[in-house]
Amino acid sequence: MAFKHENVADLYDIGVVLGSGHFGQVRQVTERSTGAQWAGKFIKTRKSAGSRLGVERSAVEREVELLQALTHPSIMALKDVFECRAEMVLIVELISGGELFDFIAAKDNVTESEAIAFLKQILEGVGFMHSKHIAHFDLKPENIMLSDKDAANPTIKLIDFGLAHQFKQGEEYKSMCGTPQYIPPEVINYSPLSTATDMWSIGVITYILLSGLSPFQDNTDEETLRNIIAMKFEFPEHVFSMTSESAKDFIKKLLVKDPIERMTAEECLIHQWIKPMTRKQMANRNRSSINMK
Ligand SMILES: Nc1cc2c(nn1)-c1ccccc1CC2
Repeated sequence: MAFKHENVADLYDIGVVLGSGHFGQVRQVTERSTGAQWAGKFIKTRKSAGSRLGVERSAVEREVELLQALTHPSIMALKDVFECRAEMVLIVELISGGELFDFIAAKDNVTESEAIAFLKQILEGVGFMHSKHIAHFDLKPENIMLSDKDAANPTIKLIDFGLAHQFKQGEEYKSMCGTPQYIPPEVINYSPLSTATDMWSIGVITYILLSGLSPFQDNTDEETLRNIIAMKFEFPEHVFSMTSESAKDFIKKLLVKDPIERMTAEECLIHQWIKPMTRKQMANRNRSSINMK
């Protein structure tokens, strides 16, 4: 997609701020010609290579290139891209339900069936991304948004592909980016990364969804990283006593040190905790529980 050099304010009315991050701001925008509502991600690019402010232009180009390759209901859609002096604007689909992070915070934690409904969508989006050899590399509740938090079954959208990477055949890729409490041991050890890196993050996200606690987080980033390397996590009774064994089994099969041993997104979608039970299985399960009474 070519970066248009028109002034985005000539084509869109710029509205309220929806979110902000290291890159700049995201604002609600209205397309003048159609009245359609979008979100505009206003990114300040670096004036000079050495400057600490702003984002590398190449990083924005990579995010645009990857978003263009990813058309999926669980991934934020890209519509248009503008560039004007030291600012780039990504016009993306409007996601107004806020972050999954805030949704969990507001409810302390969610029920297993709510968590499964969210995770199925996340896993379908991540599975699609991984099928194109693209890893997100910054999966965390802040980068998972809800399209409409008041909907009965909120739709999730994966956002912020600023750290994402598309693997070439047989390529080795290393990076020290990410957010401490969600990164796997291989990132800390500076070992080659893969799509399995995202699966560890999904294990951490699942743990947080079900408990409101973060499995490895400690008082400082150093201690958090030490806990990850030591694989030091448990399921405290006072929070996990009501959590099903299959939910804990799901998490344990993702928080695995060796990336190759970790479940893939496809394997997660058929794991007993996530896989929808057939009506017959449900009937059998209900029958057996009635017989037990
Ligand atoms: N890093 C971020 C952060 C955000 C967004 N994108 N990238 C976003 C995208 C569409 C609608 C609303 C937002 C706000 C948060």
